[in-house]
Amino acid sequence: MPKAKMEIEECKQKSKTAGIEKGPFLHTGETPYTSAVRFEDLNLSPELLKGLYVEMKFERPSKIQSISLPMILTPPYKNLIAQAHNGSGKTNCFVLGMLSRVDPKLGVPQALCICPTRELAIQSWPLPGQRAVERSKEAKTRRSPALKIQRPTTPRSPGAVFHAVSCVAGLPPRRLPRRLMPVPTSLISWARVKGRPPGGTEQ
Ligand SMILES: Nc1ncnc2c1ncn2[C@@H]1O[C@H](COP(=O)(O)OP(=O)(O)OP(=O)(O)O)[C@@H](O)[C@H]1O
Repeated sequence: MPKAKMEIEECKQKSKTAGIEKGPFLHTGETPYTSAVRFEDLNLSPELLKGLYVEMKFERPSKIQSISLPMILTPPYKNLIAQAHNGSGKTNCFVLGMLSRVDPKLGVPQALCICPTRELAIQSWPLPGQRAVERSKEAKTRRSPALKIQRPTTPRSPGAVFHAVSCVAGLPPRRLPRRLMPVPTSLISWARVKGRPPGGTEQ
């Protein structure tokens, strides 16, 4: 039996013994950057799978992705703090979580990505940006609303965050979903549906 399969079997066995069918034991692999799990095992939409394999050219999830994505993508949804090595794919975890919960049919902001530094906001931007372009292309052919990811911006106060989001949504702040609470931060970027893809031109 190939090593990866043996590892999965071993983990499943451990999970059963621990009374956990899915979860912490699903991640195996030799380094923090690899795992024996496939993206197909993580309950992702076909659209996101295509983005991962075709656009991003990822072959399989990293360990932190294989551990956190089942928790992020499976209801009941809970808050999650995840910690892993530098460059082990944490950004992809929350971006996939965000995009998998966005409904392109709703013309309102549905996800906020709050970064503690300007550098991190800029670094986090290309990943959802590529997905947005991808979804915009598909939306055009299907005549459905496109996903728009707003470029990182810099509101100076919690009130300014609320104001900025309400401008994008075209809604007064009191009508914004409760989940969009203002948070003191120096940088924020958000995803919204409807409109043009990043760069301002239709693809
Ligand atoms: N499953 C994967 N397979 C291959 N490459 C991946 C995978 N996930 C992420 N990457 C790539 O690995 C690099 C580091 O990923 P990412 O920035 O998400 O890591 P991070 O843990 O958030 O980093 P940091 O600790 O610096 O914040 C990026 O170039 C990303 O595209």
